[in-house]
Amino acid sequence: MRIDVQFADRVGIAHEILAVLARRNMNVVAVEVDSSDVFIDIPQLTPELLPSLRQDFLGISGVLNVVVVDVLPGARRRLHLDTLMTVMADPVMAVDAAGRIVAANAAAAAVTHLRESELEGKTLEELFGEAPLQAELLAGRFLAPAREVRLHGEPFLLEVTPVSEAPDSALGQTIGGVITLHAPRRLGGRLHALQHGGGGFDAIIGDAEPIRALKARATRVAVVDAPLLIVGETGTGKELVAQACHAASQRANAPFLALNCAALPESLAESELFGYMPGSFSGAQRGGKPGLIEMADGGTVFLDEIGEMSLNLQAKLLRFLNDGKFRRIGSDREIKVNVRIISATHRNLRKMVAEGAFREDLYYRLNVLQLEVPALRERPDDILPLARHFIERACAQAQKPICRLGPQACAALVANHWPGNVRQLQNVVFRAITMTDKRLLDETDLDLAEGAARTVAGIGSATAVQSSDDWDNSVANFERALLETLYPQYPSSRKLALRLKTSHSMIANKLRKYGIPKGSGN
Ligand SMILES: Nc1ncnc2c1ncn2[C@@H]1O[C@H](COP(=O)(O)OP(=O)(O)OP(=O)(O)O)[C@@H](O)[C@H]1O
Repeated sequence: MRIDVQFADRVGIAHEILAVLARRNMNVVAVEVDSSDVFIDIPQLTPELLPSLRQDFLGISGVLNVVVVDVLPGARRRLHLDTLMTVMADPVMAVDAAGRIVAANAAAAAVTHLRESELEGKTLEELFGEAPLQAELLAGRFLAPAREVRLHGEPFLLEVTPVSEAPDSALGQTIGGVITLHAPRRLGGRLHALQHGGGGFDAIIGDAEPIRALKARATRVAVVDAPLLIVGETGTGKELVAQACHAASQRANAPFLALNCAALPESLAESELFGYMPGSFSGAQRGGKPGLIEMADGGTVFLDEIGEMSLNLQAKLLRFLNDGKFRRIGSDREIKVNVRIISATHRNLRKMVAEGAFREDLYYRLNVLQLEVPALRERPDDILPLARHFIERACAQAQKPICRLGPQACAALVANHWPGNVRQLQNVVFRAITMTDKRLLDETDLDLAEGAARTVAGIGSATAVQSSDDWDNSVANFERALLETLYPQYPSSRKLALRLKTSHSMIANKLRKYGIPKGSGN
């Protein structure tokens, strides 16, 4: 039986409590003492013996109560910790100050091919076959950056957390460390889940015909396990389509990892993609690092803005696409993985091939399947549903009641040209929600002028004023250039009037005056 003898703190009281048991020749298998309790595990104690023992304890000055407990608190904590360790999917090991394993979970036993009891007492050097790792961790008192290690040929990211005598104090002595091993595959999967949530075709808002046709084609293309190239203007949702294709493929349970080829200089893009070995370049992590292609094994790597990839990296990617093999930077060893490449670009790759800026052989390798994402202006019916979707999200984020779009605002959104596509629409909405507390948004709340300012600046330089021009000629030149520039994007006098925030009849007169033909608006 296990009991809790509760007392008011007094010097020597715990000793007196235990002396009662000694006098009764009762064997004690565990004792835990804190400032107001002595918890005792007494196997011989039965319910019949308890009342007389309780009397003896209550006879000690300061003892307040004796209650039966199911388990001692320390043992309860150990049970919880053991269960926690067992259910953790990542291998975890606790080591002492000399780097010897003192505890390990079942996942650690599985990846080391040893029993938990066999792991205890082993050094990190014996486990990973790496003398520098052990020395480095001990020298740094278990404060070290994550690094890569291998167990039976499998790569893991090793993270270490120091265990201190006094965890809350900087002065506490380090008495060991906790080592966690992350399998790149699991790490990639979790990162993906964190960054992207679900990401199926339902996440692509839009019901206009061009987007319906895209979804229908994408659903078919998604399940064909071949490279896919997604083309379309910037901000049209190419990455969203790539995620949806991954989610609808047989690779859905493996990682989807993305690299923006335009965001990184060549050397960094290469190390992100292919990984590197220890010491392969200055600034590299000491233990080396697996690249996205390795981490995504079984899944998909999304190469955004592929048109910006350097010719050197294009050659390496082509080699990988040929046989699924690659080498990390600084390594002779070939690694084979099974990864689907989905790439995307807003550039005309055919033209780049003709100009020698993109490898033709790579173009054909990437472009086995192709999807084209329509520009937002090609599906004006989707503008308002998308705007309302972004309004809901922005209001929820800003913890505001949902706003509505007034008729003027709706008209302005539909008439806008959207060179930045859905991303621009999203930005316009977020900016409006942030800047106003109104419940009904009108046109002036939407900052649609940014694009206009750029266009007008362009027109200004294009119609550079001749020194001989008088006022009227200069104004007329400007008006003609402005209308000629905007008319193709707003192909009716009504749309153009909305865009320039003026009257329909004035625009119709000016178009007539400058002889700008109706056809030039299409
Ligand atoms: N149809 C859509 N439904 C909902 N959100 C969308 C849609 N299309 C795009 N978005 C959102 O617009 C933003 C831009 O989309 P995304 O990054 O996929 O575009 P992209 O074509 O890959 O752009 P870039 O070429 O600049 O990389 C994202 O926040 C995305 O969630």
